[in-house]
Amino acid sequence: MLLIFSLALGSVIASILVGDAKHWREIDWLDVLGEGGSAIAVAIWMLLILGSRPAGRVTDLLMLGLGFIFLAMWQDNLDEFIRIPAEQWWDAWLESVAMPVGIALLTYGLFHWHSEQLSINRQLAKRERLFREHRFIDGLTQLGRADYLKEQLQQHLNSTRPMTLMMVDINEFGSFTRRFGHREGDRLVREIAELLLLNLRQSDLICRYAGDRFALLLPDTQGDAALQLAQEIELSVQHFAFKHSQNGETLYQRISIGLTECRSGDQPAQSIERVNQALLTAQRQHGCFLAA
Ligand SMILES: Nc1nc2c(ncn2[C@@H]2O[C@H](COP(=O)(O)OP(=O)(O)OP(=O)(O)O)[C@@H](O)[C@H]2O)c(=O)[nH]1
Repeated sequence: MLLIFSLALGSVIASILVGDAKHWREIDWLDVLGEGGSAIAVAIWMLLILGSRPAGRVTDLLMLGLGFIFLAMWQDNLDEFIRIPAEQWWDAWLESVAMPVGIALLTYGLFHWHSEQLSINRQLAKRERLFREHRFIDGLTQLGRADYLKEQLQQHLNSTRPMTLMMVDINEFGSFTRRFGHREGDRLVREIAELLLLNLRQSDLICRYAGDRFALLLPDTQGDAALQLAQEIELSVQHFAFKHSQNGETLYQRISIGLTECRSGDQPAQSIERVNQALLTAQRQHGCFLAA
C-alpha cells in the first residue's frame, strides 16, 4: 500500500516537473469526476482488503492488482490537469500497461481467494449447525457442549442408522496444566479440538464433553471402520507438534479413545456410560478400545 501511494506521489512530482499545468477552461471536469472518483474507490477497496484479510500471498496479489489499477487511473486523472510531453514514455506506460497488469494480478488473486474460501467453507460447515444454537457452545473451543451431545444423541438414537460414539481424552492433561499453566492448557485443548475437527467428515459431530474430553458422533460408521478412524486420530495427535507459547518448546501429546456402537432403543445416558467405560479400558491399554 505504502509502495503504491509512494509511486502515486512520485508520479505527481514527476508530472509537475516535466509537464505544464492546463488552464482550468481546458479541464474536462466530467472526466476528472469519473477517473478521479474511480481511483478513490479503488483506494478504498485496498483499505478494506487490508483491514479484513490476514497477511499472506492472496492479500499481496489482491493489493498489488488493485494497486496497479489505482496507478493507471491516477495517472489518467493527472493528465486532466497537467500536459505531459509525448516523449515521457512512463506516462503512457502507467496509463496503458499498469491497467492490464493490475487486472491480471487481481484475477489471479481472486482465483486463489476462491480456493481459500472453499476450504474455509468446508471447515465451517462442520460447525454450522452449532452457530444456530449458541446456548450449546463451549466458549473455549467453540464446539458443542455435553448437553448438545445428549440432544443430538437422542435424535440419532431415534433413527435406525448405525452410529458410533467416540470419547477422546488427552492423557495426563492434569500434569500438563500443573507444569505449563492454565493458559497453555487452554491452548492445548483448543488446538487439539481443531485437529480433531480436521480429521472428521462433514456428517460427523464433535463436542467438548468435559475439560480435556471430547465426544465424537459418527453416523453410518461401525466396527473396524470406526476403530480405524480412531487410530488415525490417535496418530495425528501423536504427531502434532504443539509449541509452548513462551519458549517455542515442542510438546508432544498422547490421547486415549473409547468407542461404542449406539444401539437403537438406547438412552443417551446408556451410550455415554458405555463409551466412558470403553475409555477407561483404552486409558489402561494406552490406545483405542471398542466396547463389545
Ligand atoms: N487449562 C485448562 N485446564 C482444565 C480445563 N478443564 C479442566 N482442566 C484441568 O484438567 C485437569 C484434568 O485432570 P484429569 O481429569 O485428572 O485428567 P488427566 O490428567 O488427563 O487424567 P486422565 O484423564 O485420567 O488421563 C485438571 O487439572 C483440571 O483443572 C480447562 O478448560 N482448561
